[in-house]
Amino acid sequence: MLHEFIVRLATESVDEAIEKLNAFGVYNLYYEPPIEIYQVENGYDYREIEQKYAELKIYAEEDSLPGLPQTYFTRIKQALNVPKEAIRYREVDEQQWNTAFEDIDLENGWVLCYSGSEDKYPNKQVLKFEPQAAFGTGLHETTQDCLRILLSTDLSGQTVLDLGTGSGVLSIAAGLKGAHSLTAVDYEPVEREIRLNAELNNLQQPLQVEKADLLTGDYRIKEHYDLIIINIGAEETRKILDRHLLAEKSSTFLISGIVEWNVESVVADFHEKGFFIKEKRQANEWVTILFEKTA
Ligand SMILES: C[S@@+](CC[C@H](N)C(=O)[O-])C[C@H]1O[C@@H](n2cnc3c(N)ncnc32)[C@H](O)[C@@H]1O
Repeated sequence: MLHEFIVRLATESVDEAIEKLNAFGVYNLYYEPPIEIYQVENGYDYREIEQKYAELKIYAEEDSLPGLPQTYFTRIKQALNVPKEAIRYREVDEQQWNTAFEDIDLENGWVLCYSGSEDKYPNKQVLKFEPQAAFGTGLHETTQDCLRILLSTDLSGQTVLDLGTGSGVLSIAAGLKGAHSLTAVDYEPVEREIRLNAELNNLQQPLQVEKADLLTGDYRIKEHYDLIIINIGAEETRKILDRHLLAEKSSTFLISGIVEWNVESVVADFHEKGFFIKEKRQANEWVTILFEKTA
């Protein structure tokens, strides 16, 4: 059984609310902005629907804390400074809730396992994962195709930079493939989620999580990495590459979040910078490409 709390907030205050709740020891947070699909020239794209209010969902497992649900009521009230009436509460059947996430066989010898039942896969390797609030639960095509490529690549001893890390699932995959160190960057407050899943997978290598906007402000990527991952989108990728002079900072890029009608321009950009396509995957309209620098 799970305890579910729902708080209605002004949409622009969701990020701040997540940070405050984390500071009060309230973690399992879910916020899914509604999206609308719209037609573009050669297919479909999507955008978040602008809404004044958002519903932030918070879950606590039975027996995870003494005194539930009252303990969480108090923490949520204090963290967000809202009256008790602003918090909706109900008990949820864990089995039913879990069915939103079914384990995914990535068909490369790896399973993305939400169920905690890795014993079901004696002949596979398992990336254990507890979805939280950040993008990167594993349900999106781009995450899955990045995982297919990463988990089929030996990254022993490599330094990996994961831009737009979200849940950190790609960094964790890189860690499981032997990366020497991991740096994960996002402008959302994702560190706690990433560390939770890194621990679940018993990752031992250094993992640095940085909260920064890659497109505005003073943050700059200075070091060189063996592999840079960007799953954000075509336009953002181009801007991030230029702003941080990334083509000089790695000879391998895993790029995703590219819708098929933008692929040509992204590939042209990488060609111009001296990269060729090592591997390309597509799921629905989403394209994922591994680029390597020409020798
Ligand atoms: C499509 S999700 C990818 C998440 C995860 N890497 C995966 O592959 O599933 C893109 C992520 O990039 C982050 N992001 C988007 N624009 C950003 C920016 N300008 N600076 C930092 N992070 C950004 C978002 O918060 C989101 O977590």
